Amino acid sequence: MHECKLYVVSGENYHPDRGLLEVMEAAIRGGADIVQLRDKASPKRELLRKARAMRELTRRLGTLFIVNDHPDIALAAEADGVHLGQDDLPVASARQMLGPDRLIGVSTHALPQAIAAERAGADYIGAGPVYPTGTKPDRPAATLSYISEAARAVRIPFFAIGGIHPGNAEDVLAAGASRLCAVSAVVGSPDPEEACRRLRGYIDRRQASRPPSPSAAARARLTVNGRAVETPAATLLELAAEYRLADRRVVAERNGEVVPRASWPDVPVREGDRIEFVHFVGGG
Ligand SMILES: Cc1ncc(COP(=O)(O)OP(=O)(O)O)c(N)n1
Ligand SMILES: Cc1nc(C(=O)O)sc1CCOP(=O)(O)O
Ligand SMILES: [Mg+2]
Repeated sequence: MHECKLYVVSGENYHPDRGLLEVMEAAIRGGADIVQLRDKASPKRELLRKARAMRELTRRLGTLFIVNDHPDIALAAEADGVHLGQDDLPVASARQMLGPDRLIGVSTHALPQAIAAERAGADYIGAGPVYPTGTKPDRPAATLSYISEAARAVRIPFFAIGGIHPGNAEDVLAAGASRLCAVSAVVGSPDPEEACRRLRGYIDRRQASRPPSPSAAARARLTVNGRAVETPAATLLELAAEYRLADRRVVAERNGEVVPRASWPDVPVREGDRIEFVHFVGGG
């Protein structure tokens, strides 16, 4: 998740003559590294069919896949997670349904909502709408000021969203965003792959020109439960806290050896480590 920089959300009304998978595949080939199925019109069975097709596509292309609004569809389609708005299910309920490993994203329109989402255990947030947008016409713009506030105060990844296109992406990045999310500018473009390539280019150039922060320099690359991750955690306890497992009934293994819980604060996590968090199943 931390590595994801360009998030593309589907919107089939923007491409009536082309299929969902064709457009999303083009977006991924152009550089989208996380995609979302957002479909307000289809009945649930149809939604599940689309979600399964997008799961297959994203598995093949190695991209994260999120379902908008519906944790049950996310589970049934084996998606990587769900995205929830302020009027959707609360994070805690979705977490109960999805378990600790799936991603939960939350829409936020002002800083207090971002802080609340972070505290509730969201894995990432959407921050916007940065600009007024026809994709969500009733929602007033949160403006670039919110992006600057989020950049200062939010620790989990945040994606700027709302009215973003190649013509204003640099302004959004200059305001402090390092991740962008778009619907119409990509899926409504005659060339979604090129639209993503341009957005991705701005993101990557901005990232290359930023001095590496001390915390970024200190991040270690590990494998956690089989997934390659980057983490600022220095100890096993900090890593467990990052995964919200510090207070859970789990066993931790580091490079194949069980680490007693009492030692977690003292055991360092280092570049290349393989960490497994194993959940207890059942009572006892
Ligand atoms: C990445 C991302 N950010 C925001 C939203 C909007 O979610 P929500 O406010 O629930 O509105 P709907 O998309 O459900 O209409 C999103 N979907 N994705
Ligand atoms: C779905 C959505 N959520 C938003 C939010 O701010 O929560 S803005 C938005 C629409 C984004 O579409 P486009 O890239 O076409 O402007
Ligand atoms: Mg929603």
